[in-house]
Amino acid sequence: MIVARNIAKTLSGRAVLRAASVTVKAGEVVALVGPSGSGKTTLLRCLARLLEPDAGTIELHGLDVTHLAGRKLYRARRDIGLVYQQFNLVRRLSALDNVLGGRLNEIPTWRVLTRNWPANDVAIAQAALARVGLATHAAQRADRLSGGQQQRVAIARALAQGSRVLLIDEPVSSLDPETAASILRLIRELASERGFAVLVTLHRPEDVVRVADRALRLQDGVLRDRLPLPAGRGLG
Ligand SMILES: Nc1ncnc2c1ncn2[C@@H]1O[C@H](COP(=O)(O)OP(=O)(O)OP(=O)(O)O)[C@@H](O)[C@H]1O
Repeated sequence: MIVARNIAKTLSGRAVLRAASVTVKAGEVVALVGPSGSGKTTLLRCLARLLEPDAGTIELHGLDVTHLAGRKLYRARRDIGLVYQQFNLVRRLSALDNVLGGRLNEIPTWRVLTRNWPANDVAIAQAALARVGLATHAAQRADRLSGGQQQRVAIARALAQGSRVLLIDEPVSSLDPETAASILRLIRELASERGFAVLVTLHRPEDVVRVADRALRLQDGVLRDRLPLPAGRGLG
């Protein structure tokens, strides 16, 4: 579970976040919506502690991580899987090697440099690929995968990392509607079956309805509840 209170962040003199507060519980999918440039990515980067908030607090599973540094920060970050726009894969590496990237913190440097991966980590990465439906694509280069498959690899990397909080930035904006629906279904299933807390930025209202338990709108640097989602939202 992740709890952020009154996060503030000014970038280039502009107060992008003023007092953004959000709680995402285990098993819950919260959609983050808002106009382009409203600060959605900035908020995700602050929550992942990749960007230092100017004010506010961030709690991860009850631990205040706002001011952690060094080894403690490094450990806390492992619990947060940040899935970026454009998937952030290493294009010339295989799907499996990209997923193993999520295990880098666990693997000695010499093994990484020689790509002599420990069998246990390979098994974890293969299981993650299988879970996202890509068991037969492990050896394929990332840049030869479709957009939807690349998105699945990026999610598998977060699974292999062992993260229990997933921050997912625009997972479907560049995908066709059918592929987008299948990615959203995967995200929903992972939250329900593994108890991940998921905060996901989305643009299309139909995507929000399909995947989210609730939605928050970021505007003028603060988050507001959006209207309740229609009852009986489908996952199809
Ligand atoms: N590193 C940076 N330095 C200065 N300004 C930045 C930086 N990163 C983002 N910004 C600005 O902060 C604002 C919020 O950007 P952000 O990417 O968080 O918005 P967003 O809601 O994710 O937008 P989109 O929906 O278009 O992806 C924008 O005005 C952007 O230009």
